[in-house]
Amino acid sequence: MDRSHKPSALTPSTTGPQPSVHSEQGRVIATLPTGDSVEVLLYGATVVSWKHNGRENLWVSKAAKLDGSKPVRGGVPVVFPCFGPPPKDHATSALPQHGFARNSTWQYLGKSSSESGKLASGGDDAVKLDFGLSSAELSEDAKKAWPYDFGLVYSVTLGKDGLQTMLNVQNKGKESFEFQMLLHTYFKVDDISKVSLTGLGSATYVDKVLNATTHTQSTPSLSITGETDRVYTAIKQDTTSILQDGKLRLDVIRDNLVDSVVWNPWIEKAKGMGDFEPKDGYKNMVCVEVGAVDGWQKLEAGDTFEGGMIVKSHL
Ligand SMILES: O=P(O)(O)OC[C@H]1O[C@@H](O)[C@H](O)[C@@H](O)[C@@H]1O
Repeated sequence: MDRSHKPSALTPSTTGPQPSVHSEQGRVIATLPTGDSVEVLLYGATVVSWKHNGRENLWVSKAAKLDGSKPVRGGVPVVFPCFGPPPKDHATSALPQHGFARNSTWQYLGKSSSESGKLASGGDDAVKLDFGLSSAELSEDAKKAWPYDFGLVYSVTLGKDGLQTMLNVQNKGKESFEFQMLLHTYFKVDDISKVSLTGLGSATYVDKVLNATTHTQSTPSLSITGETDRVYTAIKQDTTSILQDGKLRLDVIRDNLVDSVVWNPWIEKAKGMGDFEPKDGYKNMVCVEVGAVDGWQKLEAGDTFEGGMIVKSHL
């Protein structure tokens, strides 16, 4: 792939300890002096752990395949260039559900001090890990199914009170292409019966559980009481919050994205998924997935799109 993306080295600090980064067995782990950490698999550039104040914020199935044989059931799988099963009449039609990014092996491009002013803790207190995937690195099957020249850079920034994940999509070819993208985040919760989501009031959604019918959420908060699979589009608020027992746990802030999927498989769907364990794990997770999935993003030759999320922990 194009190696022109060279993150700068970590800015040496004149005060205090620095974040540490090491890679082992197909994963990169960054730890802040506070003990907070993030762990990213090269497989899918899947963030599989984000610990803040000693607490894990991401849910990963005990039966998740981490060996590259199947997309990871948990963490933050990257969905690109199509969301869900691709439509038959679209250039993505030969791709698998949710595209190829989550089951391709990415390259680790390096670490840098955070340039993001969006995490309260930038500079020496934050560390950014960059991962890259380009058309040249795809499997022959994926290349054939989606023959466009593209470059993805996925930046995972760990800060003192948050995690930022941004996907940068570049069209390196001579013709335009269309894509969708989504960060399919499985958040870990203590007890789904005590969880509510705010920030989706008055938003319109397609309910995939109810035959893909369109609705408008009438209440300011959403509780998860059964199988949930909603695609919210053009959300006016930029933040969806996850509350546990009425207390704010996490803010999920969309950056240059206006859609979000809320998903929980509940009892029967969880039973039907071989890689979902324990079977009652649906009680401890909720997917809040930020993305651009309403129609298609068209990217002209040479153009770049960037979108992602900032998650702030309130514990
Ligand atoms: O089993 P997969 O391919 O990881 O998908 C899980 C879920 O992902 C969600 O984003 C979709 O809205 C659901 O319809 C889907 O079931």
